[in-house]
Amino acid sequence: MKKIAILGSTGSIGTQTLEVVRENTDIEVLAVSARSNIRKLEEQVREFSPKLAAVWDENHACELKRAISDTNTKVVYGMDGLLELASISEADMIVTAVVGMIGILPTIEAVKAGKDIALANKETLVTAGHIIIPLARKHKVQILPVDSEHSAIFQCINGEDKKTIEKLLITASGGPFRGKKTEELKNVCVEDALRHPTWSMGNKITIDSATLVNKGLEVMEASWLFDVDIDQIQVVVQPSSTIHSMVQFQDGAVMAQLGTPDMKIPIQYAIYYPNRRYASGRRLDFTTLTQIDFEVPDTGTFRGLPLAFRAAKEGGSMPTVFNAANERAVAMFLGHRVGFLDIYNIIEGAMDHHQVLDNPTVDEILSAEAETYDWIESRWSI
Ligand SMILES: NC(=O)C1=CN([C@@H]2O[C@H](COP(=O)(O)OP(=O)(O)OC[C@H]3O[C@@H](n4cnc5c(N)ncnc54)[C@H](OP(=O)(O)O)[C@@H]3O)[C@@H](O)[C@H]2O)C=CC1
Ligand SMILES: CC(=O)[C@@H](O)[C@H](O)COP(=O)(O)O
Ligand SMILES: [Mn+2]
Repeated sequence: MKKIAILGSTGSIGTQTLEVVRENTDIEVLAVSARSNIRKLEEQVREFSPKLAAVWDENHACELKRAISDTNTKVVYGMDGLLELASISEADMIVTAVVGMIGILPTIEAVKAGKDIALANKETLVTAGHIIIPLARKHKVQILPVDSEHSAIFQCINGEDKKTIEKLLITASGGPFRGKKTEELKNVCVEDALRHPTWSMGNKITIDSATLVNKGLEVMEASWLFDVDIDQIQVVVQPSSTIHSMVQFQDGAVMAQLGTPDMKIPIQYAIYYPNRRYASGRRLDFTTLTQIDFEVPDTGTFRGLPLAFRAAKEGGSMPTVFNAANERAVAMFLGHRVGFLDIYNIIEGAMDHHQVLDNPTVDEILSAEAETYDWIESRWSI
């Protein structure tokens, strides 16, 4: 029996994780959590009977307690609640499917408690990879990638000597605005930016795909997960998201992982690694798939990618500032408070303003996040 707890069970990754659970009879869900979607959390409690349900604030906790008072599920809230979920006894694995830096402390707690991590929450590794990766080694826990590109790379290097990796080739769909120039992006609206060409995902990551910030975050995530230099990572636009990523080895051989754009594949792979299981779902059809195209990313227009490379190279606390500024800028864009191109200006402004701190502690990471939010509020309060 696999025993899992899910941080962010009501979101895109969380609900697809539960679909994987439904297709397999040997996974037990010990805990679920959400920020505010109490209706969905109640449904999940009734279907999966977890020991624990965590929400973010006290009012939502009261609402959930009332709704599930006839069940045996304990309700907790706040960061303490997420930490209780992360270290819940009996769980073998925590699926980190929350969005944003809120995942840092629970992920660290889970690692310290010896839980394997099925990692979707890339923001945690981008900002605190230098803490989490050595900690995972110390506690002998596995960080198993869920992000589709990283799962693809993980599958490509299975059984290979890591020292023979020459280059990681991370594929990008290019997002809904691929091919457009800056002038054409000035007035794009939220609805256009949310129309991802290949994947159905939560709003924040969907906007990140449109700006190519997602790819930048994924470059940093890959660098931590696979212990490769940033300069050994290349982004390749592959518009149909058929190739999920590739690895080039020292002898020139390139391994690629292909499949339909279905996150249940990497989620299930992470849960059962190193084994593969049957999964229902559409297969690639090579009688209709007639071509696979590649493009070079347009980094002049989609500045999220070069800004991410800059953050990664400056290192220390700069990836935190890049990420925090992006989280706030995306929230402002989704709230119609700033335009699409302002996302780049906000990130760049915050990075220019920041004095890099080497090897930041968790407290310093969280301070850098708070300072970035304050700086944005003082410059961009509209
Ligand atoms: N969606 C995808 O296909 C992919 C996602 N990822 C990564 O996975 C992560 C999750 O993405 P996605 O599923 O799209 O995001 P969603 O926005 O769909 O889901 C986020 C989840 O986190 C919960 N949550 C948010 N804030 C808090 C909080 N403060 N306390 C407790 N729970 C909270 C949400 O609850 P509520 O529903 O109540 O708001 C929800 O369950 C992100 O880091 C993303 O980059 C990576 C690859 C693919
Ligand atoms: C499904 C997944 O892993 C996403 O991170 C996806 O990669 C987003 O697509 P883009 O390639 O458009 O960023
Ligand atoms: Mn991805």
